[in-house]
Parts: sequence; structure tokens; C-alpha cells
Amino acid sequence: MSGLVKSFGERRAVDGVSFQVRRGQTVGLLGPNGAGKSTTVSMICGLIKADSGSVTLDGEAVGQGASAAKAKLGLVPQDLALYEDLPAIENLKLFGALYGLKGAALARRAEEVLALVGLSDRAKDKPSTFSGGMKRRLNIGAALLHDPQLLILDEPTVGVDPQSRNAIFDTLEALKAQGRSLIYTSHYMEEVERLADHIVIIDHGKVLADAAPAELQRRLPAQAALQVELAASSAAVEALVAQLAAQPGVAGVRHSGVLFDISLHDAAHAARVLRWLDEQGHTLAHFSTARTKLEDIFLTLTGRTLRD
Ligand SMILES: Nc1ncnc2c1ncn2[C@@H]1O[C@H](COP(=O)(O)OP(=O)(O)OP(=O)(O)O)[C@@H](O)[C@H]1O
Repeated sequence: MSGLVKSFGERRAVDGVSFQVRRGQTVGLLGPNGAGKSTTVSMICGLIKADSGSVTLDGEAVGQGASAAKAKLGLVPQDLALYEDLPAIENLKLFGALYGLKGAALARRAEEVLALVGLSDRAKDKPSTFSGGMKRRLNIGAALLHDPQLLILDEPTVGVDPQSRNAIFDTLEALKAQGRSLIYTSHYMEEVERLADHIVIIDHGKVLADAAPAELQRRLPAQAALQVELAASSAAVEALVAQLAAQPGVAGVRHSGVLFDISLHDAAHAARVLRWLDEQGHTLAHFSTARTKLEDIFLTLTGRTLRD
């Protein structure tokens, strides 16, 4: 899509958004509340009309009405769109019929989709008896009946417990393995880190970053983090902070009591820092290492956390 703009009255919700999704690619569209994610997604699907800009799929315009390009995309809306009192399989058949599927082909496809979202054993049960996560998976299934090439999911895991979130991710990974392209919006950096091979960060309707996760990681001032807890409380904590900060490869040091968070330019520096602490006679109560979170780049770019 290119140069998408949408205003609601005086408010410019989307202000010139452009990015590409390659075949088979999973793009994570990240942004805080009100950033313009849902509006962007609605324009991509032709649900709302852009003030300007264009969306094309395989070179064909996705317009407002029915089009060949539109038939290649599926939308999983943020709000559930299911018939609570209709068995799961019948829900899927209903959506399939809306896409023009009939008879045996419709029945076969509904079964396939139910298996894909991991609900085959609940075919005859009604969504009203499902957990929140199962409803979300059925909602994803509803967008898959017509076998879309590009699936767009608007916050597919909102309000879902961690276990169900994993089940949803298994479904998304299966779709990815089938070579489908995915766009999904999220507040959750850890989800995007798990699934996306490309990340677009938007805020105030504008694209702030559009890159592969590893590339975003490289833009961070620190690549890795080391957390150490010293055994004895040290009277000279501030002096130690200064000494640690002066060690080669250390990008920054923060502490809370005897717990030190040391940012490193590279994970390879961790061993040297630990050796230095040992040489200085400090005993470790605990230590851990971690990759610096992409959440930090988000904070750097937007000045906001994702959960603001
Ligand atoms: N139909 C509408 N009428 C008026 N303003 C709207 C409408 N839809 C969205 N907006 C405004 O446009 C801005 C972007 O909203 P949008 O829903 O696209 O953000 P979002 O990034 O999806 O946020 P969230 O994560 O909360 O869903 C917000 O300021 C919102 O209040």
C-alpha cells in the first residue's frame, strides 16, 4: 500500500502510511492505542475508503466493491463475528457460503479449516460453550474459508489467556508454513518477535520503522543485557556503577539496591564483565543474560510503551 491517508473530521488517523508485504511474509504492525492500526487495516481490506493512497495485491487494486484482489484477502476483525448458537462447523459453512462455496466443496473446506484452527473435536459444539481463545480461533477460521493468500488479523490475541494465545500462535504458524502472507496488528512485542519476519511500527498515523527484526535490533544502542545480583549489600554501590560503566563493551548500568542491570553492546562482553566482578571479589547471588527487547526501540522511537 502506498501513501494511505484517512481523517475523521479534524483528526488525521492515518497520515501517509506505505509498506509492502511480500508473498509468504509475516508483517507485524505495531503501535500503541490509537496509533492508526485498525484504520490502516480497514483501508487495506477496502472496508473504509482512504482519503488518498492506494492498495494493490499482485498488482491489482483492492477497491471498495468486490474485486479479484479482494477475494485474495481475508480479514480477522478485532471484534468476534460469530453466531454464538450455531455449531462451530455451521458457523464456518455460513462464512464459506458467503464466499460462494457450495455442497461437498463447502463441507470439505469447513472441515479443513476447523482442523487448521485445532477445533475438529468441537465441530458440533456452539461458540457459546467455548473459551475466549477457542472463539478467537474460530473467528480466524471464518476468514479462511475462501483460502485467502493474505490474511489480516487485527489484534488476534486481545483478552486471551497465555495458553490460548499459544494455541492461536500455533494456528498462525501453521498458516505461515503454508506460505500464506500475514499482517497482524498487536500491542505485544513478544508476539511480534516470535512470528513476524518484518516489523512496521506506526504512531500518530505515521510509519516510524519498517524493517526486519534483526535490523531493528541493530539500531538499538545495546544488543544484550546482563543482570547481576551481588551477594552482600555493598556500601559502595555508586562507585561500582561507575566502574562497571567504564568496562569495555558496557553501554549503560542501572541498579536497584544490589541488583544491577548492565546493557552490553554485544552478548560476547558478558563473560568479561562477570570475570571482572569476580576479580574484584564480588560474589554473585544470581545472574541472567537477555537479548535487549525490541520494546526498547519502540520506546526510543515513540517515547511511549506499547501498553500506554
Ligand atoms: N470511525 C471513527 N471516527 C472517528 N475517529 C476514529 C474512527 N476510527 C478511528 N478513529 C480515531 O483514529 C485514531 C486511530 O484509531 P485506530 O483505531 O486506527 O487506532 P489503533 O492503532 O487501531 O488503536 P487500538 O490499538 O486502540 O485499536 C484514533 O485517534 C481514533 O480515535
